Amino acid sequence: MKTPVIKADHLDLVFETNDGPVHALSDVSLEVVRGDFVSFIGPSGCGKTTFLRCVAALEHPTGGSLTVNGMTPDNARQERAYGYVFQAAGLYPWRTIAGNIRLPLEIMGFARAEQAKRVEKVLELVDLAGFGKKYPWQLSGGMQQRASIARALAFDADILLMDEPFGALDEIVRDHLNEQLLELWARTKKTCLFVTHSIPEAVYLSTRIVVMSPRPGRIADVIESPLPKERPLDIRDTPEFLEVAHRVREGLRAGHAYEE
Ligand SMILES: Nc1ncnc2c1ncn2[C@@H]1O[C@H](COP(=O)(O)OP(=O)(O)OP(=O)(O)O)[C@@H](O)[C@H]1O
Repeated sequence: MKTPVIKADHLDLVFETNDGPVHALSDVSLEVVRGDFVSFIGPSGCGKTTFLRCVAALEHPTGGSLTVNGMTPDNARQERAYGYVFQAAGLYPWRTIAGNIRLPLEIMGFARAEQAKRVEKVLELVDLAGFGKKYPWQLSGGMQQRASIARALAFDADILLMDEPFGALDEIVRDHLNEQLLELWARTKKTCLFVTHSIPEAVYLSTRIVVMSPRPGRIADVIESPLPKERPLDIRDTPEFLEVAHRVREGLRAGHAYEE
């Protein structure tokens, strides 16, 4: 039995707002083991981002317990357990791509030579070797998002938290990045937590899919993917793939019915 990298036990999070309490997470229990690729899918407001932010110690649960690498999220954050990729690439326009990737390494006090080595390595990992000297505006949206993944990989954290990283990109680019992300995941063996609104994206990428539903934000279903690790894009036309997609859709529908 593998020890969990992330263990949420009856997690609750209530935001106190001017309009009253918002139950962003309710009774969320989940274990993620090393090397898992877990997607979180569900309608707006079901707590996907909030869960990721709890793992990253950017929010603090109001009930239940959460450990990351066996530690409190705050301690895991200090130990740099994770890299975080946001929906917008969030690159500084006045810094080159290499400069952007280097920034967290500078802040962490890595030696100059080590910074350069790591920047080169992660640029290669995301297929952007040779683009380090470019500025963000010289790259396409998809390339910028890859640069932002490279930045999250630069300090070699075991866990990659990704909050709808490809949500703003068109479908063709997204397909391509999905393929590349799977390759990257297979090569680096990171544990990935990935938020998406897209059923095909969740099914294509994941070893496990967590279907969530809102008000209060909770887990409606957890689906173990029966798909093989090797996944060419046309796997999306196979009966196995469509069956998983169907179950995700059912989970989403059940969550909505609960609301009424
Ligand atoms: N800082 C905050 N203060 C008050 N309410 C918040 C805060 N952050 C999130 N919420 C509320 O908590 C609930 C869950 O939000 P969250 O952003 O986690 O949902 P989500 O599933 O990621 O949604 P989306 O798909 O739109 O990104 C929502 O009702 C949201 O309005």
